[in-house]
Amino acid sequence: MTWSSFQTGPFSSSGVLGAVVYGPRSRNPHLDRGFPELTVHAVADSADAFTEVWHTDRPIERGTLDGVVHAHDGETLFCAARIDSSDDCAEAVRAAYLTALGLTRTLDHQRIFRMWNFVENINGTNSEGLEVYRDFCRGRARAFHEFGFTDERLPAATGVGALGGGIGFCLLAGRSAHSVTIENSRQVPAYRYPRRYGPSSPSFARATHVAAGSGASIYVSGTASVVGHETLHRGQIAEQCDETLANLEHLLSADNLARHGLRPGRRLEDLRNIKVYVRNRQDLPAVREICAKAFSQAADIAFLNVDLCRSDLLVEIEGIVFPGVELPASHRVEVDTGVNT
Ligand SMILES: C=C(O[C@@H]1C=C(C(=O)O)C=C[C@H]1O)C(=O)O
Repeated sequence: MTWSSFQTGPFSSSGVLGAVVYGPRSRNPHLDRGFPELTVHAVADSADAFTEVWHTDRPIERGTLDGVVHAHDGETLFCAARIDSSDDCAEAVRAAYLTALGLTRTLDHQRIFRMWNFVENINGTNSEGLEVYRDFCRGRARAFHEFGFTDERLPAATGVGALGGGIGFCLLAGRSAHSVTIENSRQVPAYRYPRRYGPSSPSFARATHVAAGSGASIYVSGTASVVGHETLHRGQIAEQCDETLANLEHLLSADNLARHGLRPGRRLEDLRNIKVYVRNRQDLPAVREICAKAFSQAADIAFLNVDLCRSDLLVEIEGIVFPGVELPASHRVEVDTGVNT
């Protein structure tokens, strides 16, 4: 079983499958502390830095291939890579993704269920005048396509800005655990966004449901104020927060999960290890207040002031439902193995 925690101070390296440091500068991925570590330039001030640590209770094997650091425990694989800043990133993204995808095959952990991408200058333009995020999407889509991924197999993901350091990305993949990709019936699947959002649609699912022991984890992608495929509430932070929460609530609802043969429904209060990405620093207090009301007090919530994949998006939220989150009696429906037989 794999789980994560947010750490703001030193932590033991024992049982660590991988770590992502949200720090004041970026660093090439490395194994210096005995586990794969990706350092993303995501905070301006080192006082705001934190690390998301992925833990396992099983023995771990670690390595590096072409700059991609990795570790697996025979059940879950963590990989991380960084691409240097450049005017045109599509080809470098394609190549780095192909290396990482190749590793999932070589190491026989091919069920990629979660990815994170941190893109410097995400709303800037490349040498052809194409937005950097759209250029990134082009390279990523090519890699998935060349690797034979169908849209329905795409992982849950986050694609947000970074303050520097090119593009950092990491993934989690399972060896044998049953996983199901989840879409949100309030939203058009991102891989079917119309062409006006870029030459290649973003390659991700809204969430993935991964069987784990006697329960299941739900990995929820970065979610924003997008309904259908349109951004709603331009320039209005409170409204974008509320729409984002409505999207998350619906994604996890019994009704939406049942469309994928999954049960029971979950609630916002079940989300843990929440990350909230906020474009404008001055919006942070309002967003913090809304999130404190919406989520459980038992959830760690990290706030990052970074740009987002569309210049009209002001806020984006992701989280994880881990197995064993205590559900109220009305939601406790038998044991949910996540396997829909
Ligand atoms: C917010 C959206 O997309 C963002 C971009 C993603 C990506 O490109 O991997 C994944 C989720 C979000 O971080 C959206 O399209 O609704």
